[in-house]
Amino acid sequence: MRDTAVDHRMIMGAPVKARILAEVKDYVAAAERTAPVGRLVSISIGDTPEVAVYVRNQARGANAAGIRFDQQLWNAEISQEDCKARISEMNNDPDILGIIMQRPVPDHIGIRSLQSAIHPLKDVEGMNPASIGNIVYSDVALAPCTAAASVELIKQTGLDLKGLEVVMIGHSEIVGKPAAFLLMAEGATVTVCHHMTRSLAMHSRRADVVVVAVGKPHLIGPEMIKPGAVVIDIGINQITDANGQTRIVGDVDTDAVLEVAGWITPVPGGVGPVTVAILMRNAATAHKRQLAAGWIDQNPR
Ligand SMILES: NC(=O)C1=CN([C@@H]2O[C@H](COP(=O)(O)OP(=O)(O)OC[C@H]3O[C@@H](n4cnc5c(N)ncnc54)[C@H](OP(=O)(O)O)[C@@H]3O)[C@@H](O)[C@H]2O)C=CC1
Ligand SMILES: Nc1nc(=O)c2c([nH]1)NC[C@@H]1CN(c3ccc(C(=O)N[C@@H](CCC(=O)O)C(=O)O)cc3)C=[N+]21
Repeated sequence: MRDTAVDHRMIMGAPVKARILAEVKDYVAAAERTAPVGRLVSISIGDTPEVAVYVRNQARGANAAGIRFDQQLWNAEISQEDCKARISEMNNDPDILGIIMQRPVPDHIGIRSLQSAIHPLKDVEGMNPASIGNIVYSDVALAPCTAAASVELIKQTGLDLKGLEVVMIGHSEIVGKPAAFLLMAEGATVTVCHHMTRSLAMHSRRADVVVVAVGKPHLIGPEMIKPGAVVIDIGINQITDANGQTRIVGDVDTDAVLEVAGWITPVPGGVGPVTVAILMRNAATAHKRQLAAGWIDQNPR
């Protein structure tokens, strides 16, 4: 069995998460002296077990950062109009710092229009089209959390992203596409692959850094990785192993790729925890922007 605690090829999420949360905690403590920091509201529509796991982790992250966290579970039958009306009220509520719309939502709900209904200054997940648009202009302070977490973990290796060949596998709106833009903003040369890419291995083998967000266990094997490369595994897949036990694995065959790669992120314990920490950093950024916009009364004591 591999010992992740002492393997320097493993980029562990926990210390990165701890560093970011400590920075946010300091910011919140200092900010509270002059301007109130509102609460984060997490909205889950319908009860989905996978959602409950990361909402719990977000709640813990908020607690560690000193930010209040309000978990709301809306009925699965709620109408689109009611959702929009509630979000609109939240946009106007000065005690609400940021709004998190958890995915997935029931089929009758249009997630994009709800995402657009969240005011850009309260969009702590960076998912509003306006926030995504800012990334195109290299204004990356409020970026989607998972995409930002993968960049943070690459930086953790000490490598300079300028001029590196990065292959992004997966191009979803929530992860792959924004990650590609963040990587470009860092000066990397980015190739984006998806299900129609002819030879994934041909691309991935050239890369100094491979970032994977697909949702297929063991998609990436050792033959697809250049020796010494960085491998960032965003995938979260629940599998039943040979002993009949369910567990979480990423998109990378971690044990095999570890023998080739220079660095690799584990699943669990890699990108997931850092995603939560970035959400809190985004909350601090939102607070700064709301202050700058004159939304929050300054009350120096
Ligand atoms: N750790 C974290 O914080 C987070 C983890 N995740 C995890 O990351 C994974 C991806 O999530 P998400 O981006 O939302 O998923 P989506 O299903 O939205 O996107 C998957 C992407 O993978 C591409 N793809 C599918 N098959 C292949 C293939 N064989 N080769 C190359 N590309 C392929 C798809 O391309 P196409 O559209 O062309 O079919 C699509 O762009 C999931 O496992 C999810 O659970 C997601 C969010 C946060
Ligand atoms: N609007 C929205 N925002 C999200 O942030 C969002 C989403 N929708 N939909 C799905 C993905 C998935 N996601 C995770 C975040 C943290 C962990 C996490 O902390 N994982 C830990 C352990 C999890 C556990 O306790 O088992 C780890 O990987 O080590 C996992 C998954 C956020 N997502």
